[in-house]
Amino acid sequence: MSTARKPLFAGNWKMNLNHLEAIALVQKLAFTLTDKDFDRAEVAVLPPFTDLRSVQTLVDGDKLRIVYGAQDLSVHDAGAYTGEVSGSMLAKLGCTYVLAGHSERRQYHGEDDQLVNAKVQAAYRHSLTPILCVGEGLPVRQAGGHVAYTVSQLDAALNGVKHDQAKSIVIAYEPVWAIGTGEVATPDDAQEVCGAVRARLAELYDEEVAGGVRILYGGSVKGANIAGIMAQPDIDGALVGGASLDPADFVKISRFGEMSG
Ligand SMILES: O=C(CO)COP(=O)(O)O
Repeated sequence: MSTARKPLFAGNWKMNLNHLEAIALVQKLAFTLTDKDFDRAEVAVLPPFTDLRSVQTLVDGDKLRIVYGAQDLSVHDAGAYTGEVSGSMLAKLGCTYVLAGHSERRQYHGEDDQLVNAKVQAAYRHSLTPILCVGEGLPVRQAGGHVAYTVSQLDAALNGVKHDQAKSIVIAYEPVWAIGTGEVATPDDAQEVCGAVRARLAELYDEEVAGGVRILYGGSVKGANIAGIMAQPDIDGALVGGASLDPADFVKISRFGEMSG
């Protein structure tokens, strides 16, 4: 972590929690997190689409400092696309962030690099900040191709993304073999790839972009292992799945593993 970049802890709830459960979880987070916590780090939740209006009402009504976003968006802006949700709808609901290219979308919904690139572009069209997810599966890691694979996903997703847009992107390095498995990458493993991602951003853009972009690690992050991850120079936070459904553990993660704020 560098002091120049504000850490971001984002909870990807995946397909969990209805809107009533969403309200309860956000209330618990808001009750525990203090202004000091929010001064030190940005805390975001990424609920299912059906929860977003409830989260918006709560955040606006109680002037909470928690921000929120969605887990996916359509590449289309409006029209006859049954089942899709557009970036403009998400922006209207006050979303700050939207995930693009999560490995579960790539794996179960056939999203390829070209589609992920189109989703990144769609996010920018509606002033949403993309959290671009990249990361290799186990066979690639075992063959030692993890850096090249992840960097190639990055290159593809950033195709046509301009300097001013790239400045605000968030990258999440999530090795697929570490997601939901309890198998967390070692801090050194995570740093190796996150460092390579930052170096690539410098090549694709410049030092301003590379030095300003936040790179998160994701994959079995918990309160008990976040401190070692945050000690790495090129890791600026975490994209958290399972542990983000446990308010006490997500608060601990947002405090870099410390119990109190
Ligand atoms: O996929 C993830 C976050 O997007 C990681 O999930 P887990 O934290 O449950 O491993």
